[in-house]
Amino acid sequence: MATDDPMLRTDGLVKEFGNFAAIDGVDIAVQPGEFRSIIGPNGAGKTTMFNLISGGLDATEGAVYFDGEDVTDLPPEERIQRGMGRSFQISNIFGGLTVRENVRLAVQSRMRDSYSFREALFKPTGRYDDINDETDEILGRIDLADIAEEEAAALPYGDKRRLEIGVVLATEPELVLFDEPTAGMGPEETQSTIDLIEEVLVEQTLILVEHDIELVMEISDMITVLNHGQVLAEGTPEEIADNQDVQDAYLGGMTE
Ligand SMILES: Nc1ncnc2c1ncn2[C@@H]1O[C@H](COP(=O)(O)OP(=O)(O)OP(=O)(O)O)[C@@H](O)[C@H]1O
Repeated sequence: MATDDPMLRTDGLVKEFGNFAAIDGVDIAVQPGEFRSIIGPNGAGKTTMFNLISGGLDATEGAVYFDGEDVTDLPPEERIQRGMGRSFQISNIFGGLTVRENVRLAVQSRMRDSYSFREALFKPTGRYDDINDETDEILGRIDLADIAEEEAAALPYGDKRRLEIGVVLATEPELVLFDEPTAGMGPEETQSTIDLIEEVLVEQTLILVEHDIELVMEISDMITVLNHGQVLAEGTPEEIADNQDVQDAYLGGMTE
């Protein structure tokens, strides 16, 4: 990638459903290493934007550039292969496998040129020192080494989220997309999930699509506020907090 390329850029992005533009000419540029949040009131277009970036939806107009390359027409799997990771609201975890097997499979999937999935799972573990070492390292980073032999399905909610982050990490993404990662969590679990994201994914560029404005104020480098499918405001948390348009549209919307 050229050094001055943003990690993720959208150019005149439009997504129409019938005659209705859910995303209506959005330009964003997220720099390498940045923690960007995309927020907005109900129906603003956040989920649509997430899906346009990840490839879950095709753009009606405009383009998505990842690492300086046009990925607008690439399916999600190819975007993942190029280094876009996604977490939450998609099931990355195999409940019937252990914690270790889940991480190992994800490490393996990245190295699939050297070994098949089947080999990774069923061949004697000692023969794959590189895969095992990396698996152990990730288990340590997500703090699940002690329960590595437990079945994923049996984990408490918070530990499942940790495992999901481990699975994403194993694919060595440059960019990780999160869609409301703390939805359904209480305050304590929300904080520990955010701490984990910040601690484990420190080198990655992060894009978080989120409803909770207080949460994004605390954790983001930059915030993009969407309203009616357009960028209403963009700036640091301080700039967004002071922005009258945002207060009118978003904070007003929250008290409905
Ligand atoms: N598949 C679809 N077909 C038709 N309209 C859609 C579709 N998906 C989204 N929309 C509409 O596009 C607009 C934006 O929806 P989107 O889900 O992206 O918003 P959001 O900001 O994520 O909202 P919320 O916070 O309520 O989840 C909404 O008016 C929604 O009804």
